[in-house]
Amino acid sequence: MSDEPDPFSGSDYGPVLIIGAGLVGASVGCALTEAGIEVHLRDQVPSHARVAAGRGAGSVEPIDPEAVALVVVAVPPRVLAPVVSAALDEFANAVVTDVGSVKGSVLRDLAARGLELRRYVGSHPMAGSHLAGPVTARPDLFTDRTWVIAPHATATPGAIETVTRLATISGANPVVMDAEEHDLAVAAVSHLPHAVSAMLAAGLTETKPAHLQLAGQGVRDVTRIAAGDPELWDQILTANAPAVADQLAALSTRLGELAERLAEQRPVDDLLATGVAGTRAIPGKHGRAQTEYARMIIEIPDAPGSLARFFTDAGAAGVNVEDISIEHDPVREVGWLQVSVRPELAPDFSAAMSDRGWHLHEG
Ligand SMILES: NC(=O)c1ccc[n+]([C@@H]2O[C@H](COP(=O)([O-])OP(=O)(O)OC[C@H]3O[C@@H](n4cnc5c(N)ncnc54)[C@H](O)[C@@H]3O)[C@@H](O)[C@H]2O)c1
Ligand SMILES: O=C(O)C(=O)C[C@]1(C(=O)O)C=C[C@@H](O)C=C1
Repeated sequence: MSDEPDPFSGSDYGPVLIIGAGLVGASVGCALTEAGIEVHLRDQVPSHARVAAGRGAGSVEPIDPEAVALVVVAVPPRVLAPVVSAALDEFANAVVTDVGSVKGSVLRDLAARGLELRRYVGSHPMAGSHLAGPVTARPDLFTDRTWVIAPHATATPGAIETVTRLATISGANPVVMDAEEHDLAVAAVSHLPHAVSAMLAAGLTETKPAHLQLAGQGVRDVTRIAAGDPELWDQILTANAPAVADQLAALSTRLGELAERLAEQRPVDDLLATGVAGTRAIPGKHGRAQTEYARMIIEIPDAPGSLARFFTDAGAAGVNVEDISIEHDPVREVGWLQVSVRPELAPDFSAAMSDRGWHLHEG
């Protein structure tokens, strides 16, 4: 190994070994394979690696350890440090990254092992899902998403460049942030939302079935992420416990104020307006300021091919659908599709779709 791993470029990138072929690992594999890069897969559950390979994430054929240029460790948080440590040892010519959701705890654990960490650079793609395992992998999971690169003082520029290229080749936008800052940031924008969604959804287990029958899109929107794997999220939240606890304490103060005012029948519009300001503070796609989209509702027959036909017609109308959600009608055999488009395109879109037999209502 030379002092500094070469930054790989273009078709010279790789071969890459992915350890942990679940949702994130297999999605990285699919994105790199689509980009023409040689990818190998390893998982402590061999069938996960085989399923990932079947989904186009790479090969399960063993690879000469000397030849591996980059190792991507995508295992649960609690085993990240030992697996990174073993990878640095086994793959002497490779840069090693991990994609774990918490960065400080891994770095501290690696440092405590007394390892030489020039070839290690932690990272974190800000994209995922409440689903787990290789069957849920997608090559476009990281497209236009943020991917945090968290270098530490002794990482070489070449190693940082290699991990940055991993993000860009996967379609993501790399953002450099040190591990401590990253952990404070994700406590606010990822870990608190998960904790709140989970605790809110927990309350639904005590809600009467007759009341649950009324559940609409609102409660589904705020509880989707609560369906995430409790074991994985236990590991994420406990690895970032102090920062998450601070966020929960601040939220609890805001909730206390809301409850107190309602108990006294006092107005709460100013508190709710702060919430609106919060939603607007979230950057839009590509990190730009969020665009206010026009939302439209369309009735979709609950029949095979209906959605595909809608999107084919939308494509023919030349309009990019920026966001979608679907709700099933609890009574009729139809679905309600909500699509968001740029507001200036909405009237022409509505007319073009109407010509094709779709009736769009403002939503
Ligand atoms: N799920 C998300 O939304 C998301 C997003 C970004 C980052 N992450 C991070 O990515 C990592 C993986 O999460 P995931 O959602 O892909 O989980 P997952 O459960 O889908 O996949 C984890 C895989 O690691 C394997 N594994 C476990 N221990 C191993 C070991 N010692 N050696 C080899 N393989 C091992 C498991 O068999 C499984 O296939 C976690 O550290 C998580 O914090 C998750
Ligand atoms: O979209 C989701 O389901 C996610 O929860 C993804 C999400 C996030 O909070 O944004 C969750 C955890 C990861 O560490 C990164 C991304």
